[in-house]
Amino acid sequence: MSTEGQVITCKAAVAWEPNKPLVIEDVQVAPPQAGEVRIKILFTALCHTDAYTWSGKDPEGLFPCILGHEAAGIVESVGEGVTEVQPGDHVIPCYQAECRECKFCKSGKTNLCGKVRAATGAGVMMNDRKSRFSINGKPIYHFMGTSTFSQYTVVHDVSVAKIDPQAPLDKVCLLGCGVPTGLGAVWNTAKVEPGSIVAVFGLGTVGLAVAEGAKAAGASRVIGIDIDPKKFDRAKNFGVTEFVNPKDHDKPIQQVLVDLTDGGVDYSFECIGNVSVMRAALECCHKGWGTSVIVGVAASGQEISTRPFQLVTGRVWKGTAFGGFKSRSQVPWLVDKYMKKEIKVDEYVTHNMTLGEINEAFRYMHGGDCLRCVLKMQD
Ligand SMILES: NC(=O)C1=CN([C@@H]2O[C@H](COP(=O)(O)OP(=O)(O)OC[C@H]3O[C@@H](n4cnc5c(N)ncnc54)[C@H](O)[C@@H]3O)[C@@H](O)[C@H]2O)C=CC1
Ligand SMILES: N[C@@H](CCC(=O)N[C@@H](CSC=O)C(=O)NCC(=O)O)C(=O)O
Ligand SMILES: [Zn+2]
Ligand SMILES: [Zn+2]
Repeated sequence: MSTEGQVITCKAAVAWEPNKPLVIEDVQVAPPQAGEVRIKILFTALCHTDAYTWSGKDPEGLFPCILGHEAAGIVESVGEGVTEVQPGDHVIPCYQAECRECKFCKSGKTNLCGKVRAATGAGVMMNDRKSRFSINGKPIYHFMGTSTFSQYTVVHDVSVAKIDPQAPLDKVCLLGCGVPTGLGAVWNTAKVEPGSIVAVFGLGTVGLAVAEGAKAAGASRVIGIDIDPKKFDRAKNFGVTEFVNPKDHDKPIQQVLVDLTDGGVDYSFECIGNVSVMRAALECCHKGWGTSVIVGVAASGQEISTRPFQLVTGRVWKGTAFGGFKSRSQVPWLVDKYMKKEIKVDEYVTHNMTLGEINEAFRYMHGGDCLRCVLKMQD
């Protein structure tokens, strides 16, 4: 029976308040309006950014909300004027939109899109500035324009990438955030050249994807830095060639790296979200040309600092969102690369659970063994 045009009641994990356990609720999901797409979510992974907003440290965090932004599913119905996807298409929701019309999209200089960002930051849809989610009439906020911890979600059409229907959705859901972010930080933001020396701070999913991207770009050394020594064995399979644990050294970690690399690394990547480490990542770069890319998300109120002399003497400080990838255009390309075995995805999935187990899944995520935990969303 078609559900097109009807309110769908389904299960979703609702964050009622910061830091309180998510509650599986029956949620009403309104039909998509003009320019919107309703998606049946089949698989979603958890990302540290979900935990960050849930913690209450995100200045844009709104409650109650439905978190989740790394997922894959099938289009259930589309609103008026939607032409690029139709019911039955396999898709990945994209928290970073791509409208191809705004000044950001047309600049050729960034993957950030301005079309729906104000609405997604306010937890609503652009059309009427309202939520499509409610519980017995009480609105529940959207999150990052995706809200994938729900069996059905509504997104803007500029936030949907149509992908190869043969691709396994329980794996390619990861291409909605962490893996592209690391790969793209190397390929698009830093543009690492063959022979470069690369330092990766933090060997979680994002840091390992940086290592994978650096290896593919022909880096001669990929130095992994993590305070958890258990991370190194696994990291070797992703391209890390050397491991440094800051806890093993009395000197500041930037000095350790400068000494190890005849003056500093060519490129460094901060994949943790710690502002002290961001400083170290900049300061371990080589004088004259070293570039450091901030990938980690730091909490509200945190600020970065360094001596301006670090920049005067030629180091460059950059940041990246979704690895600089243009979402609707390039997520399908990443899926194709995965299908051709040119990039890893399966290797990042360490846990598989169900929507009902989501609180436990977050506990695993915070444990040292977990890279990505994928939730099966439908019964
Ligand atoms: N800019 C963007 O578009 C995106 C940013 N992110 C952010 O990237 C960051 C990393 O994400 P994941 O890899 O999933 O996280 P994760 O928590 O799995 O990995 C972080 C790693 O850093 C290590 N670590 C913690 N403190 C450290 C320290 N002081 N020195 C060295 N290592 C330390 C941990 O042991 C862990 O291995 C998060 O802040 C996340 O929110 C995630 C996706 C997209
Ligand atoms: N609301 C947060 C923003 C956190 C942030 O920087 N998000 C990243 C994606 S992190 C994915 O896991 C991003 O792409 N930012 C660009 C954007 O337009 O949001 C805060 O204010 O800290
Ligand atoms: Zn994420
Ligand atoms: Zn745009």
